[in-house]
Amino acid sequence: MELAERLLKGDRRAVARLISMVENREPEAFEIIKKLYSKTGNAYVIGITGPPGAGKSTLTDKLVKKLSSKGKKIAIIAVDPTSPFTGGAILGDRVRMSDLNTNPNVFIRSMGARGHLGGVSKATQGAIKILDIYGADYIFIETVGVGQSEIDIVKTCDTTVMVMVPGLGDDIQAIKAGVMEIGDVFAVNKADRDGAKRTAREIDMVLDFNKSDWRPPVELVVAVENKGIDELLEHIQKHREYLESTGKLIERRIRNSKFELIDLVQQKLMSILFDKSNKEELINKLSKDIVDKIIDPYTATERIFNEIKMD
Ligand SMILES: Nc1nc2c(ncn2[C@@H]2O[C@H](COP(=O)(O)OP(=O)(O)OP(=O)(O)O)[C@@H](O)[C@H]2O)c(=O)[nH]1
Repeated sequence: MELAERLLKGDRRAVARLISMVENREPEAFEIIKKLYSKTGNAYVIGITGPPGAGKSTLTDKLVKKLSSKGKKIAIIAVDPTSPFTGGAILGDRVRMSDLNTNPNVFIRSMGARGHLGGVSKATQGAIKILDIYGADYIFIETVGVGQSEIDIVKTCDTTVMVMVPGLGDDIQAIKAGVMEIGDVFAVNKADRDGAKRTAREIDMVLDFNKSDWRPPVELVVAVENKGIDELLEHIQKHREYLESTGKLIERRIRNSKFELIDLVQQKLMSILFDKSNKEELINKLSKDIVDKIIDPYTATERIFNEIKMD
């Protein structure tokens, strides 16, 4: 049976295969996505983000267990922008040990930073489409670390959950505004530890500056004890209802599509420059000419663009 057909039938091995093909930028995968694109749009994409060790995996595990017990079909993509590995390598024992792994309603996949130039987020966007066509009701994107690549990945999500931990409080003021702004729902995990309430209060104080009509809720959670999970799911559901009832979900998805489109065009331009017609030689020559003052960088840029236009 063809891959496309297998994907439509919900064959998980076809899903895994297609995601690998997207990571390797194999054209056949994109042909399949193009053909089946009209079947996307049903999955709700939830980003789980926060500093390393905050308990994102544990929390995702609990949230997913709850949702899958309600009969939902779920996919988890764990993205590690710092890892060159993919296909299960980075999650290692953590995922292998999770009993979600044997749950037929849950598909788990890890993705590393294969490729270059922000390859992570683009492969993730492809993977999301495949999982959407596959029929996932929810797709969880779990990212590691706080940085640009994490913010990029959040651009693929409908609702983003920021996971914090007690003790971080002192640093919250120092956390860049941009990072606080990406959270739609905040979880203070490890609330079994001292200082959780204080951390929650400090997050609240920062959020008071938020001018949007959605005020992100801050929930105390103890993921290892399954505490606060129902409440967190409720907040996510409320955020979804808010987005849907105000038309902001469409707005957000348009914004995300715009980021994706610009990324793809950029990628295409880069491939024109470096892959296909080998403009690298020209670039190397012009770089030397710039230093030798034979040409200035602005004219050199125009020269490169003119060459591309002629191709
Ligand atoms: N005390 C306490 N420990 C927790 C809680 N939730 C998770 N942990 C522990 O924190 C550690 C890190 O949890 P993970 O779920 O791996 O954290 P993570 O954010 O996914 O980690 P990275 O993927 O490395 O960023 C583990 O040892 C968990 O058992 C909690 O609610 N309370």
